[in-house]
Amino acid sequence: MSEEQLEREQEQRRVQKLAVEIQDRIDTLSHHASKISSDAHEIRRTFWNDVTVNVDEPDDFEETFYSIKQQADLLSERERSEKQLKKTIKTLSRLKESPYFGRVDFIEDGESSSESIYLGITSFMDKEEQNFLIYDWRAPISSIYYDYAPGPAQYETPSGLIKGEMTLKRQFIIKDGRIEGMFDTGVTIGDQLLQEVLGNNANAQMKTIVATIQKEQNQIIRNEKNKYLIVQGVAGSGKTSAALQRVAYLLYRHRKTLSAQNIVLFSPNPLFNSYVSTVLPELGEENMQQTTFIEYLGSRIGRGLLLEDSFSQLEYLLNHEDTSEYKAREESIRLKSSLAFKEKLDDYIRALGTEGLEFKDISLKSEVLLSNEQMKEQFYSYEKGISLWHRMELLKDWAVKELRRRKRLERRKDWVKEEAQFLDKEDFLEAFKTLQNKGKYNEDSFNDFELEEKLLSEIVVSRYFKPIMTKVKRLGFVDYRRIYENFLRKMSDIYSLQKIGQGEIPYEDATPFVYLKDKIEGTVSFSSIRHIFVDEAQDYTPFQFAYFQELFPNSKMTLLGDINQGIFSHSNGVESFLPQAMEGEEERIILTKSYRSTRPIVEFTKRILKDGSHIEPFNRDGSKPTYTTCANEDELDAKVLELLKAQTSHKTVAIICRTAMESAAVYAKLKDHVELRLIEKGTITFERGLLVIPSYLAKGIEFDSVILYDVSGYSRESERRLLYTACTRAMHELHLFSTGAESPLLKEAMEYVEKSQG
Ligand SMILES: Nc1ncnc2c1ncn2[C@@H]1O[C@H](COP(=O)(O)OP(=O)(O)OP(=O)(O)O)[C@@H](O)[C@H]1O
Repeated sequence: MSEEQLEREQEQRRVQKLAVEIQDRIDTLSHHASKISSDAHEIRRTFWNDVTVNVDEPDDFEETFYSIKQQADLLSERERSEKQLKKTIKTLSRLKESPYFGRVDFIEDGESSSESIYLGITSFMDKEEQNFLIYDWRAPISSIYYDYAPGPAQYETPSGLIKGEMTLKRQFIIKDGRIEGMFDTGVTIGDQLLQEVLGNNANAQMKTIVATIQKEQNQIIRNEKNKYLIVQGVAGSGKTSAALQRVAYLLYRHRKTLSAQNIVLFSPNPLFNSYVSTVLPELGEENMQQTTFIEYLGSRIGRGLLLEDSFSQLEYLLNHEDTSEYKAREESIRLKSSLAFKEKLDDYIRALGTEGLEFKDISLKSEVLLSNEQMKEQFYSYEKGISLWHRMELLKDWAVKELRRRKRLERRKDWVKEEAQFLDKEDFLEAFKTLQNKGKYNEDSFNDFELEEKLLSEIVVSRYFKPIMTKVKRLGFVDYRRIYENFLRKMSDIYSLQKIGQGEIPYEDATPFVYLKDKIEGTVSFSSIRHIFVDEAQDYTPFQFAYFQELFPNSKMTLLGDINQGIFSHSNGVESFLPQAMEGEEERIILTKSYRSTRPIVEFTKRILKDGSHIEPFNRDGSKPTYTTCANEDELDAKVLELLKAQTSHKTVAIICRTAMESAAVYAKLKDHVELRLIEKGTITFERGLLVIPSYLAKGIEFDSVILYDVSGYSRESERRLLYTACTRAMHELHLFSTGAESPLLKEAMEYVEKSQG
């Protein structure tokens, strides 16, 4: 038996021995869990028996309250432990199947023997709790596995730097308790294993990469020093992957103080949320909060205005070039993304301290109770030194008082008496009970008739005033829309004024509008959030980043993006990625190696860009992208169908179209011939199979094979990045189809395709 085989046998024996120990631990914990579960069940069953309920006297009431609380606390403590145990058991079961993926042997300086460190998704100790049989991949020592090849190595610990020598670095593929692959690594870290991993088919869900994290990715994952971590990484360089493993890392390192609730990921679209949702649970961690910025904007804008989303904005830019307003709008989008624009808005907000606020008249049945003018007068009567939002609070209190006074007066009016006659009996009884409970009416002090009349008027008036009061308390009387329109008027912004006039707010106005609203109301801030992650950061404007900083004042930020995938028109420079305000506190990491696509695909895609020479493919073989020229659309459809039917070895195949409009048309033409799914901006789950998707929704996602429907449609310079983004979604195969002339954007890249005629 060769030495290698011998080693492998030894390793296999270790895996088996470990599986037994893990199973023992699972059994013990399961036993414990079922005991807790039956305890909890028993508490639930006898909950009310063990509670002393007595509410006659205040003291008794207190006793009852504490008795209930005690039982409830006991129950929730049991439920928590049970949940925690079940989670641990689940992780251990996964560990049993595949206990680790790596091993390093390390001799610390000054020591005589080496220690073997086995790395897995969680740590596991021997029965005596003396030795780590598996180290968590996030433990300090584990970082040498990612950072070094055999030779001198070092790692940071809370108590200082540890130096030494790595004498062995081994990688494993272990499935169902069997070692399927074992590689000793030299200088190129994880090449063989990475080859294996990347060669697999795409899933509907993203995978974890803990076994093969690359050195520069590890820097992203473990960065703790900077407030802002900014990653510029080429398509497929592992930005999203690094971000997710970073979340897992942070949750592990700060488990006492940080929970998944304190972390927010801003995703490009809801589909992406579903795509990445399994990574953290696979690592035994809870998912962070996920949202899209548009979702947040929508919740702040409210129902009064219809919010255009970023995708519709892009559809506009892709489809309306011939219209007269196009240039003006494009310019306005650019302007509104800038910090200079924010300064203008800030000046305007400052000026609102002296004049310019607008309020909506507060009316009751077409009678104005408080007019815009009255409210303005009241507002501007307050001391000018008091902040806008503080004065707004004062105004609100004043308005509430005024309205209460009006309400009392209103009760005596004739219309109230008239309406009172039409009240339901139930309404009356209900209101009577409430008022009585509140102790407002003492039967002795009124005769029956007086009491009834007063009560009925109160009911009628309350019905009218309740919604008014609720609105006032939410500052619903501030006319944000008019205040913002006045600002747009100063800027002579005709397009946005017209849209807002029609009840729609263009995407470029949404952040400024919400920002203005926040400043008037008092900035909303999410102070419990400690980390925010912004994926596809190139699609956010400097204005939006500045806004993020105000929204999340206690948060570190990880921004991940690729300037070359900036497919919204404002993202045309590095400054959109790095607002000035962040300078000095940030670390910038640049990733140039692309792991997603095969080498021939990367050789092609990098040449779509004007300056893609820095993009480096991971060395994985595959066939050249194909480029098929068809005489017309019918022929193109036939060719695409033929290709789709031949793609049986792939799990996910996407036809990527330029716009949503084109996607819908292609879907309609092909759906009766093959099983297809159309992805639209509202789609929230991503499944395997054949799908049609607009280019900008495919952002961040990958497919085994990608078909670009008609590349002759991409002709403008502004579409170069869109085309690049679409092509870089392909992992193993890329096919381009065209009906017309060759796109000028592909001029440099055509050398790297296999051409054919339809
Ligand atoms: N270290 C790694 N080990 C294994 N796979 C990796 C590694 N890094 C990246 N990958 C794989 O490469 C692909 C691209 O990764 P990911 O989606 O994180 O890149 P990205 O930079 O966010 O891409 P894009 O900007 O194009 O959306 C994924 O399939 C991911 O699993």
